[in-house]
Amino acid sequence: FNIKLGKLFGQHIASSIILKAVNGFMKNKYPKKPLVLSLHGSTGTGKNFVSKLIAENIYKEGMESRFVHVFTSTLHFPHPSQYLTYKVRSTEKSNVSKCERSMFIFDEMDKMHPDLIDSIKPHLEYYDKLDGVSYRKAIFIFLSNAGGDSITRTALNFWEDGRKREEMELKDLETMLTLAVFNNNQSGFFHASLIDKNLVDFFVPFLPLEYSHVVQCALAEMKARRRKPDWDVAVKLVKVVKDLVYFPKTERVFSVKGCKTIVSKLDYYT
Ligand SMILES: Nc1ncnc2c1ncn2[C@@H]1O[C@H](COP(=O)(O)OP(=O)(O)OP(=O)(O)O)[C@@H](O)[C@H]1O
Repeated sequence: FNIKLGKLFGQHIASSIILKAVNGFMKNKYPKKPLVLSLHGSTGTGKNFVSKLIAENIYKEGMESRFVHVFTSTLHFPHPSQYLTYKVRSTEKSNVSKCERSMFIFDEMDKMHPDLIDSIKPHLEYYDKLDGVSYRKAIFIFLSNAGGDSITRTALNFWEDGRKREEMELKDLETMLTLAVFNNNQSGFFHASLIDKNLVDFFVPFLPLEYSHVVQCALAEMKARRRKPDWDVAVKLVKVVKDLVYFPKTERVFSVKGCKTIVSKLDYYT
């Protein structure tokens, strides 16, 4: 098993952590606990996208596989209740007993209710079996914007100091990221003591995307639509990418919404 993340642009730190973590985990026949990745970063930087890539690497049907489960805080759990907690458990259980290599993606983790996170917690620990089901080979992915601002600030500082983006290392972001996640009192994530108990294996930072990455995203999208990049399309594409909002205002280095709006804008222009 060798995971490929070639389609993920501009995320050298996230790519290298995820490659090592997932490859190592998939090669291990007897993992002691599930793999738990917590992905952080501002909007449109590739957190959902990389989850999809991981799923495509593991399952033939990718995100459509019945072993991939996506939970969105607002969609699945608008109100905390015992019933919902029970439901998550039963869905997890029935699916994991069929395939040990299941994948659970929790979107907007920072908006999840603490009770709910508490109910996931036992699944992440070192139990051999919980209710007769082993979760040790499952992969849990948490997505959130928590810490996104601090990641952006670090990237901006790097740029202001004239340093290359690629020189940025995990250690440049780690402390800031943990602090931001810990100090975010509003996020259920913080209350859930997932962090105190070291249940999360990797905190993965997603950097703000630059102009050149948005161009890459636009080209990838055109390719996916099997559009030949003719002159007309190229001119429009440059306009669409240029028209996005960037910061700092004058230098226009980072795209405010990453690659998020580029896809819908292409619909409109091309
Ligand atoms: N780093 C990237 N490399 C390649 N494509 C990207 C990248 N980031 C975003 N995209 C493209 O933009 C779309 C939106 O990004 P995605 O949904 O992954 O953002 P996100 O980080 O999960 O944002 P949010 O926090 O708002 O959920 C993706 O489907 C993908 O097409």
